[in-house]
Amino acid sequence: MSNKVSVLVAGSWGTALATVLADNGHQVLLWSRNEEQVREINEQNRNSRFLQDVELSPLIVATHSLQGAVEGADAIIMVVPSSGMREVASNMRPYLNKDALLIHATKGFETGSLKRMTEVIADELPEINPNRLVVLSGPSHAEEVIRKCPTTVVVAAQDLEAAEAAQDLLINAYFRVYTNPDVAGVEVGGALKNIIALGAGLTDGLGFGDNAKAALMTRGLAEIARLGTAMGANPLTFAGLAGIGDLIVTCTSQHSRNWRAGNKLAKGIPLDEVLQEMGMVVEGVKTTKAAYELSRRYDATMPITDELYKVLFDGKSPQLAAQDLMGRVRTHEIEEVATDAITNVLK
Ligand SMILES: NC(=O)C1=CN([C@@H]2O[C@H](COP(=O)(O)OP(=O)(O)OC[C@H]3O[C@@H](n4cnc5c(N)ncnc54)[C@H](O)[C@@H]3O)[C@@H](O)[C@H]2O)C=CC1
Ligand SMILES: O=C(CO)COP(=O)(O)O
Repeated sequence: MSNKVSVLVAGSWGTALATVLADNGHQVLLWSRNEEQVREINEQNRNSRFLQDVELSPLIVATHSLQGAVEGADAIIMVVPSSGMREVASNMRPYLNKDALLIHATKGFETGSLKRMTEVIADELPEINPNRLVVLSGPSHAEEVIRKCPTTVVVAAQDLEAAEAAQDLLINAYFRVYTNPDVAGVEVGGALKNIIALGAGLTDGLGFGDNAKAALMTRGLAEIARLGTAMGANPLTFAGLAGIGDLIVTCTSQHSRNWRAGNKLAKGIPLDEVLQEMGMVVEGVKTTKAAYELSRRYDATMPITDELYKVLFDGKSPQLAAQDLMGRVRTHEIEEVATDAITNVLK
């Protein structure tokens, strides 16, 4: 069991995960670069910008010092948005204990390099043992975890021991943690479902109906699995918590920032205004761009992603995007590549 446990940073998800750790009896250091937020957490046990009306455990102590949070920590959970992951990983390098268990819970790719988050972390922290790197993902809105609603997640690592150490740290009566060896699959599933959630918000906002949303989710999962498999993931991971599980919650929950952003876009609000109004990270926007580029790199057909890219960045109307998706060349539902991969896994 780890002694010093830290969470970077104090956004919605970082604060919820710190609460899970505190409920498991850990004293948690929660890092934020915002001094006012640090003061509010320490003096009032609140993080009102991200989680209103929630009283935090006194076991959570906020700090403004990255050195203080990282130095001597046995376990660190990184929950910085994907756009800040490289910077934070690089800044923590001088202080990091190279044997620390490093768990990240971020859902996205790095813009430009198109790298997964474990790849970005490994780039910036070459001294750490890659076996100690874990990704946490799955259907888990902060707003429900903080209220101790029953939640299931998955932790993936190359090394089962590291995944089990993360499982030990976080599992409790309301937060059930599964392990999986498929790091790429868990990261890709967690990132790509946000694209489909943006589309679901648009679909709902435009009144396209339940059939359309079911179609979007199902065919969305097909293209997530297509790109994920091409990137080396186990296709069965997409039938699990980091695939269909997270897709369901993000496309149907009122808590989803991606769904809400899509819903606002349907009202005709321009993308930059939508992002400003949200005030929290909407990973699906950058992920749509990254997946659009990855689909070309891996020669994976992703028609929904392509259309959403055109809606977000080329000014295409969502109505025309839906029309073009419906009018695509007729095709089979299940592709040979997917059935071959699943047959091989089941052998
Ligand atoms: N909110 C949720 O329910 C869940 C979120 N996630 C993922 O967790 C990640 C973080 O999301 P949230 O906590 O929801 O975001 P948030 O928008 O609630 O908070 C993000 C925090 O990160 C800080 N930040 C941004 N860039 C930074 C940098 N370079 N250095 C230091 N601090 C920085 C911001 O100031 C803010 O305090 C995302 O990848 C998201 O997809 C995953 C599961 C659930
Ligand atoms: O990943 C999430 C739930 O599992 C959070 O999704 P949003 O970022 O859309 O709120």
